[in-house]
Amino acid sequence: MKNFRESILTLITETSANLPSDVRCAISRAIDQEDPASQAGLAMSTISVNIDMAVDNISPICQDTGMPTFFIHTPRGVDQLQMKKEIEEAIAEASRSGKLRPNAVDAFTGKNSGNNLGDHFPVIHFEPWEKSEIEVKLILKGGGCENKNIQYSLPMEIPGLGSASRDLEGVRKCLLHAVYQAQGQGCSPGFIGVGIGGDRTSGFELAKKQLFRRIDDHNPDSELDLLEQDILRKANTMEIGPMGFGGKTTLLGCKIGKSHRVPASFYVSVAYNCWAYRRLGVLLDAETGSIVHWQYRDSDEIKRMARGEGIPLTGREVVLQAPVTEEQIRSLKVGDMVLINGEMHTGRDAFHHYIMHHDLPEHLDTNGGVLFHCGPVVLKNADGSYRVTAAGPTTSSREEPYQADVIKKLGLRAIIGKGGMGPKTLKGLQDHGAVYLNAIGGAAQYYARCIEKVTGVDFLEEMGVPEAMWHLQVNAFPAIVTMDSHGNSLHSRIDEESLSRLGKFATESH
Ligand SMILES: O=C(O)C[C@H](O)C(=O)O
Ligand code: SF4
Repeated sequence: MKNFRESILTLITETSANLPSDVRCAISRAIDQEDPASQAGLAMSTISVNIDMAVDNISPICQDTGMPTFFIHTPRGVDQLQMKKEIEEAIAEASRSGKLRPNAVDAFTGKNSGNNLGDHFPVIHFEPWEKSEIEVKLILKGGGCENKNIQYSLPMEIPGLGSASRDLEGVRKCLLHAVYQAQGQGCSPGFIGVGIGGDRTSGFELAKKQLFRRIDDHNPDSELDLLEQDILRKANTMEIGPMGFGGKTTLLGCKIGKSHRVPASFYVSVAYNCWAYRRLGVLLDAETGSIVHWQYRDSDEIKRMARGEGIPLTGREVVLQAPVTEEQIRSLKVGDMVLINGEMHTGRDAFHHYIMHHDLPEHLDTNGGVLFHCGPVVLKNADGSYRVTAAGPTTSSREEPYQADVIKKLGLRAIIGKGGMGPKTLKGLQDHGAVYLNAIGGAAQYYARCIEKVTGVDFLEEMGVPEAMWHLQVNAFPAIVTMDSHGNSLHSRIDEESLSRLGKFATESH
């Protein structure tokens, strides 16, 4: 199979950079549903521009290219060991060329292997079949939405919905709660794959496999088909909206499978996927390894997603020049849109953990600074300098235990992330005069374009590319104030409102 490795590299590149036809269709409907002048509309237009940019740049739609997971069907007689080896080579090559972010880190030390290879990384499932071609399906599902996966064990009490029994109503409650608990943190509008039954492991596997169904298909089981449609309709009445900003579209697809279970267990397993729903498949000639057919790619697909040029600015945006003054920060309110110029620093999980116990390197001054929760894709230029090729925000809530202290210690004035933070950070913003700014999750191409220059990097060796502290010079980097220095948080408001809407389904039979 002389072309197998090359075909896999093409599949990886295409999956990372070019969303499937059915996903494009679903997102397109969501764009049309939101008021372009609202925050939800702004999120959707940023998403649409980003999707087009990723295709044009042949670069990752989102900087988090996830844990590459392959499902492969092979005819009799193919050499699976050789296939595995060549898949690993293709993965390493895609990591070198920036189609994948180096994402494999040691479970304990966090040491990045640098090439997306590691213990059980990537995930490859082989299964035999009777057909003569090889089928390779790939999903690149990022960590933020993976963290929003959830498993219920019935019977149980579900927050906001009361008791859920081992029946259809109980399952319905689990699924509505699963969407509610993700809020905007898994980069809504999202999709859910659901596994009913099985055991804890096979339930999640079944859920993830549902994500390989086309969004526009119909479940052959009529009861499950009705349930899928009902969840989709009800979830969208919760008004969590794109990125959790409030709005009409929260969920774009719900696919449910069921397995037999043992009498003692009744699991409902939910795999949440962000809007950056990157999964594709190919059929390969088993002799040559060449691609003979693309799956999830329709000839009449929507090629361009953006409705206009760039994202619509109103002229009312507040320009923040870093370092920022406390006075300017205190004047900002939830809902304001800002454009940031000057220097910002990236910092995420490893950085927050480190800085709680250590000081910054002496050459750095972060007073009045902007910290971006981001693990970018970065490539090295021939002259030794770096360029950022994908850089969207990461889920901020993981830094909740540290953020208020880090703001104080480093003299920060603005945190950029996504999904919002909790009460401790909100108080920290009040006490120290800082704001939380929400960027649009997954819009990695869009934000990379705002980065004019990488001015330096710290902790690269120890923490690896995504976790290092990158120093960036940015121009007109847009973000929305969602937590201000006066105790207001859009996130807690949307959470409360959506919880009360969720509660309406507590007693209602469908
Ligand atoms: O790791 C990342 O870059 C982001 C992650 O997928 C997230 O959603 O938080
Ligand atoms: S940042 Fe958002 S869009 Fe990207 S992988 Fe994470 S959840 Fe998905």
